[in-house]
Amino acid sequence: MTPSREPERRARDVLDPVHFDALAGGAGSERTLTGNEDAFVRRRLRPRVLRGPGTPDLSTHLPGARLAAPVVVAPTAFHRLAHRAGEVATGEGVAAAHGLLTVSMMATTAVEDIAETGAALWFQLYVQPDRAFTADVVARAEAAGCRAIVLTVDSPVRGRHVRDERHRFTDLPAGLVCENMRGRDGRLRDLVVDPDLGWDAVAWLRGTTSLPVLVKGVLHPADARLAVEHGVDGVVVSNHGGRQLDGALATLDALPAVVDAVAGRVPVLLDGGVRSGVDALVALALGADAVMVGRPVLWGLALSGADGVRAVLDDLADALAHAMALAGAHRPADLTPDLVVVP
Ligand SMILES: Cc1cc2nc3c(=O)[nH]c(=O)nc-3n(C[C@H](O)[C@H](O)[C@H](O)COP(=O)(O)O)c2cc1C
Ligand SMILES: O=C(O)C(=O)c1ccccc1
Repeated sequence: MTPSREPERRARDVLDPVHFDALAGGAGSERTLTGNEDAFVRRRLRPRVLRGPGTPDLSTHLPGARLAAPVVVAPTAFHRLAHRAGEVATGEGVAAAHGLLTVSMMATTAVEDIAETGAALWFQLYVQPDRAFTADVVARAEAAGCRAIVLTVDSPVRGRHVRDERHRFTDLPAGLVCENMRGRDGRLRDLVVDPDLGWDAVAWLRGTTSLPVLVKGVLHPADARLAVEHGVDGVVVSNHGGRQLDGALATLDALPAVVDAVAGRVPVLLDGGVRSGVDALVALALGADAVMVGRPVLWGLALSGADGVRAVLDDLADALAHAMALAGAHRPADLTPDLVVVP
């Protein structure tokens, strides 16, 4: 049983092959990319029975957001490579699903224009060596109504995306730019991934904004502990969808130790390889408070724009509720690690 490759295959049929690979690909041998999905496939459920009446209630509280289901759209760059309407269509789909969209700093649409869709938003940030510019970007996100900053911490250098190297894909097509990289002067900045970044960047960010701050890209429990000690409001267990350190362990395999280290002090989210309601259930049972989904949303966007995004999110929430009912769980809190086994 492998996850359905159908949405990805259909997206491949409609997208320019170079752009498809820019979205689908991972770093190096792509063993971490595939490993994320494989980790879910290895798990089996041990459901409870005769747990009484009641349809599942999936409502979940996260920093700045009350959600009907514990599913968040992960920050992904370049939505206009997937669909001409780009992040505006994504926002419309997320709004229709009453979901939560994490806007990428490398979005091909300005955060202000995405906010117009009415979708609940978080904003993903790469702290730049130019701290004044970084503070301006954060202020823009805050003014646009974003409810939290998601600080990506797994990218001291860029991952080596082999498919992009093969295609010599280095620049966005003419007409597409990263609109959130404009400074006050209107000039576009190049992204700098900063190998000098340390935990003081979290303290700096907390001094710059009153918004909640989550760190995204934690795999080691010692880093999870440090994150909580530095006052973050949430931790996202992520290996960047296998696009940074090739060979990094699957996020699902990293999750339990991080959950132990955080010990309930802040919410823990997980992304990477979540493709079904059952996958979401497994992550919640192993201690995640919510999951993030990246590529499936891009495939929905590529195939049907806003309607496709809405369908991906609605189907995932419905499938999670259905799987919970079959497993004898009424609320996410009923999902405990004993429900999951590796046979
Ligand atoms: C095309 C693409 C672009 C991405 N861009 C970003 C980004 O700008 N910032 C970031 O923090 N993560 C980025 N990510 C990583 C995602 O946030 C997320 O960690 C990953 O996609 C989750 O795995 P999944 O695609 O298997 O669901 C990107 C991922 C993809 C596939
Ligand atoms: O491709 C990515 O995963 C990503 O995070 C990114 C980083 C810089 C520019 C574009 C995308």
